[in-house]
Amino acid sequence: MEKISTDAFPLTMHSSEKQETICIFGTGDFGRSLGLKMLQCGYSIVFGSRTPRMSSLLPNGAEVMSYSDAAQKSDIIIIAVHREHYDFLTELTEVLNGKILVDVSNNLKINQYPESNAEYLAQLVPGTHVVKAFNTISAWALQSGALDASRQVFICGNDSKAKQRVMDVVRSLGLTPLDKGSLVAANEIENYPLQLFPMWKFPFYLSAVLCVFFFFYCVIREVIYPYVHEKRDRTFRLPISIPNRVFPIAALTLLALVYLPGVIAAILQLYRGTKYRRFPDWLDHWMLCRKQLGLIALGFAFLHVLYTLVIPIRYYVRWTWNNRTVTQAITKKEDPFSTTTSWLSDSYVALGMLGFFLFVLLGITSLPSVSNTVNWREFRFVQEYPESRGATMMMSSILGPEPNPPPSSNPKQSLDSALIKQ
Ligand SMILES: Cc1cc2nc3c(=O)[nH]c(=O)nc-3n(C[C@H](O)[C@H](O)[C@H](O)COP(=O)(O)OP(=O)(O)OC[C@H]3O[C@@H](n4cnc5c(N)ncnc54)[C@H](O)[C@@H]3O)c2cc1C
Ligand SMILES: NC(=O)C1=CN([C@@H]2O[C@H](COP(=O)(O)OP(=O)(O)OC[C@H]3O[C@@H](n4cnc5c(N)ncnc54)[C@H](OP(=O)(O)O)[C@@H]3O)[C@@H](O)[C@H]2O)C=CC1
Ligand code: HEM
Ligand SMILES: [Fe+3]
Repeated sequence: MEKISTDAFPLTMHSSEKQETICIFGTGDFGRSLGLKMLQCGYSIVFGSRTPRMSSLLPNGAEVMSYSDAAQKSDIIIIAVHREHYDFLTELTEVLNGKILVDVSNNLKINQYPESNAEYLAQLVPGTHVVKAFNTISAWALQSGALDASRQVFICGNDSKAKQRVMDVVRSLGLTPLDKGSLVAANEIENYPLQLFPMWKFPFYLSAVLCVFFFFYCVIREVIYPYVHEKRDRTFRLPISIPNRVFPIAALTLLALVYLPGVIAAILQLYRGTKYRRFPDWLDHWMLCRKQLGLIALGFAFLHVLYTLVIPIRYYVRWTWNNRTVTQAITKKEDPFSTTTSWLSDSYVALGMLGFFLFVLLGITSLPSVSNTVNWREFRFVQEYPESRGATMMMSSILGPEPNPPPSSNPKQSLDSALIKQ
C-alpha cells in the first residue's frame, strides 16, 4: 500500500468541506481517466488494484491499495474492470455488503451475454446496490474534455437512493444524468454505444432508395428512350449528366422531408388540441432523424455543385460548343447575342449559388459547437429564414423563368445546352 500526498486541484469544493471519497476498482484507461476527472472536481479517490503500486500514469493525489482495502474507504465503488474479470468480486462479498457498485462496463457485441453486465454484477455480489452509469462516456473524452456531444450519462438501478447518489456524482462532474429506470434498462444502455449510428439508418436507406429511383427514371428517359426511339447511344450520360440530375432532386426531396414532420406534428397538435400527448412512433422517429436527413441533403447539394463545376471541361460539352461554332461558320448563320438569355442564365446560376450558401449556413448553425453560442431566437431565425428563402430560390432556379421557353432563351440550356439538345 502506498500513500501519495494530496496535491490534486479541487475546483468545485471549498477546502473547508470534507471531501467525499470514491473508490475505483481497476487502474486501466477508464479507471484512471474517471479518477482524474473526479479529483479535479474535488473528490478523494482511492484505487483498488491487483498490484497496488503507484504508477506514474495514475493521477496525482489518488491512493492505490488492494481491492479489499480500497473498498473499505468508500460506499461508492466504481467497477472499472471488464465483465470477464468480475469473478474476484465474489471474494469481497463481505466488505462490499450494502455498498453502491457502479457498473461502467461495455461489451464488444450487442446482446453478447444473456443478461446485462450490471444484472450479472448484482447476481454475483448480492447485498450490494448496483447502478449502471458512465458506459457511454469514453476515457478519451474524459481526458480531453471534449464532452460536448456526449454529456449525457444514462443511469439505471433498482435502489433509488443509490441511484440518486450516483446522479449527484455525475452532476458534480459537469455531466447530465438521465434516469432510465430500474436495472432492467441496463441491457438497452449497454447496447447503446454498440449501435452504429442508429439515427442514420433510416435517412441513409431513404436516400439510397430516392437515388436509385430517380436514377432509373432518368436512365429510362435519357438513355433507353433515345436508344429505342432513335437508336442513339446516350450511355455517356450515366457518369455525370444523370447523377447531376439525381443529386439536386434527392437534396430537395430530403430537405422537404426535414421540414414536413414539423408541419405534420403541428397539425396533429392542433387536431388533438394539446401538445402534451406523445406523437405516434413513426412521427417521433422521423422528427428525431431530421438532422441526419438535413445533413445528407446538404451532402447531395455539395455533390451537385461539384458535378456542375466540371460541365465546361467535359469532352461532350466542348465538342458541342465547337461543333456549333463551326456549323455557324459554314452555314454563315449567326446566333445573335441575347441579353435576355444572358440575364436568365446568370440569375439561374446566381440563385443556385445563393441557395447553396444558405444551405451551408443552415448546416453550420446546426453544429452543436455553433448552436450552443446562439440563443433560441437566433437559432430559429437562421433555421427558418434562410430555409424558406433558400428553398424559394432553389425552386425558382429549378423551375426556370418560363415553363416552355424557346431553346436559345432557356438559361439552363445556354449553360449546358449540349446536354439537352444533341
Ligand atoms: C443542412 C441541415 C443540417 C441540419 N442539422 C441539424 C442539427 O444538427 N440538429 C438538429 O436538431 N436538426 C438539424 N437539422 C434539421 C432542422 O434544422 C430542424 O429539424 C428544424 O429546426 C426543424 O424545424 P421545424 O420548424 O420543422 O420543427 P420544430 O421546430 O421541431 O417544430 C414543429 C412542431 O412540432 C412541435 N414539436 C416539436 N418537437 C416536439 C416534441 N418533442 N413534442 C411535442 N411537440 C413537438 C413544435 O411545437 C411545433 O409545433 C438540419 C437541417 C439541415 C437542412
Ligand atoms: N476505455 C473506455 O473508454 C471505456 C471503458 N469502459 C468500461 O470500463 C471498464 C474498464 O475499461 P478499461 O479501463 O478501458 O480497461 P483496461 O483493460 O484498460 O483496464 C481494466 C482494469 O481492470 C483491472 N482488472 C481486474 N481484474 C483483472 C483481470 N483478471 N484481468 C485484467 N484486468 C483486471 C485491471 O486493473 P489492476 O491491474 O489495477 O487490477 C485493469 O487495469 C470496462 O468494463 C469497459 O467496458 C466504459 C466506457 C468507456
Ligand atoms: C453553386 C450552386 C449551384 C450551381 C452553380 C447550380 C447549377 C446548376 C446547373 C448548371 C444545373 C443544370 C444541370 C443539368 O441540367 O444537368 C442545375 C440543375 C439543378 N439544380 Fe443547381 N446549382 C447550384 C446549387 C443548387 C442547389 C443548392 C440546389 C438545391 C438542392 C439545386 C437544385 C437543382 C435542381 C433540382 C436542378 C435540376 C436537375 C435536373 O432535373 O436537371 N442547385 N443546377
Ligand atoms: Fe441540364
